[in-house]
Amino acid sequence: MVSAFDTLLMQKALDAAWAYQVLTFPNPAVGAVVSNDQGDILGLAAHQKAGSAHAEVLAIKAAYETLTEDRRISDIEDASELHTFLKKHHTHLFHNLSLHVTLEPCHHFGKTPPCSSLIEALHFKRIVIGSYDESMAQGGGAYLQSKGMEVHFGCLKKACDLLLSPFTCKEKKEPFLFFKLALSANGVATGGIITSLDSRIMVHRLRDRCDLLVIGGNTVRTDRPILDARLCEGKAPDVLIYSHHNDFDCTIPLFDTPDRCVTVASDLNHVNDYAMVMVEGGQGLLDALSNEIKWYLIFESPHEKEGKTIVLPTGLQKVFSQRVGEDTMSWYFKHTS
Ligand SMILES: NC(=O)C1=CN([C@@H]2O[C@H](COP(=O)(O)OP(=O)(O)OC[C@H]3O[C@@H](n4cnc5c(N)ncnc54)[C@H](OP(=O)(O)O)[C@@H]3O)[C@@H](O)[C@H]2O)C=CC1
Ligand SMILES: Nc1c(N[C@@H]2O[C@H](COP(=O)(O)O)[C@@H](O)[C@H]2O)[nH]c(=O)[nH]c1=O
Repeated sequence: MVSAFDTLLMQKALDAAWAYQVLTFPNPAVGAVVSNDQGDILGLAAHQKAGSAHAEVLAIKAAYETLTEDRRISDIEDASELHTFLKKHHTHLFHNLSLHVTLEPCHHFGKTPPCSSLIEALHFKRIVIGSYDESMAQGGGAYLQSKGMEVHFGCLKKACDLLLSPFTCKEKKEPFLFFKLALSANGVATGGIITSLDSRIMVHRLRDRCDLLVIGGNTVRTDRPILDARLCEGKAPDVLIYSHHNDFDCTIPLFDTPDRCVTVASDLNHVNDYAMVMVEGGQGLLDALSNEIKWYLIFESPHEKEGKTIVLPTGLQKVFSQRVGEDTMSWYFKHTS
């Protein structure tokens, strides 16, 4: 049985994971919570970057720090070392605890060891899972059940499946497209810098994880952008300029960025050659692509600006919001009837 309290804990795991949406790509964004029977949260964490420790391992690490005075674990970041340390030093601390995780624990050796094997060794009392893993790492839930552990699937499944969308697209070999928009407090998207440096660093971290950036022709002519990830010293994505024209001024900085391919096209076919695609544009691009794009990431400044108020697509449902410096960053999903 999944209780109301399980959904509350799963929501905490979801919120932790959303903060790293896209940043974990090509891995999924995942969140996890370790709690006791009294409902105290002992560890809460999210997967942060492909190749680094999974959410379960970080939540277990945090719980170990809460429950013991052993600080040797605090300096360990490497996933394999964390698995080894916890398997050796858990001293049955986790037998009466629950683990809530938005995605079924992995059951294979990838860049890190299988979470299923760590969870089995620690022998949690209950494991509550949101989404099934349908990738090559699947099977962790069934494996833990086969070892006699209490496992529940499908807690807040719809919300966990939405969180998993980029990964699901990757598994289906479809691109994940999202429209990023920076807005002033009164909804203006034009006229130079709108959001804070913190937000722009976040946008650059996202660009670093994207392999393609789509930009409208008018923005290229107006802004003469670079569209790289210099604020986080990341890699610049390839660029698709969506335009009716093919006569762009080649001195515009985006053409001069090393290791990047720039394409100009009046259709989006090129997008299908990529996995993670961010679209940056103003009202024209928003309107032109509103039938193609389901995901919107909006950075909103607390300051007003002069200009025309943007008209957003209809049917946007906010799924997550957090502060980034003085701004608010929100993910929206567009429901189609
Ligand atoms: N706040 C933010 O996050 C952002 C703000 N901006 C701002 O937005 C403003 C520009 O917005 P906007 O005028 O909407 O321009 P955009 O470049 O964002 O989008 C419109 C352009 O897209 C191209 N386009 C639209 N429909 C089609 C189609 N069916 N086929 C091919 N190409 C198409 C056209 O390019 P063409 O004319 O070349 O044919 C058109 O000019 C600028 O001030 C810029 O600074 C831009 C990006 C992000
Ligand atoms: N002004 C604005 C954004 N604008 C976007 O950034 C582009 C410029 O990128 P670059 O040339 O690399 O600095 C610009 O053309 C538009 O797509 N983005 C934001 O997060 N916040 C902002 O305030």
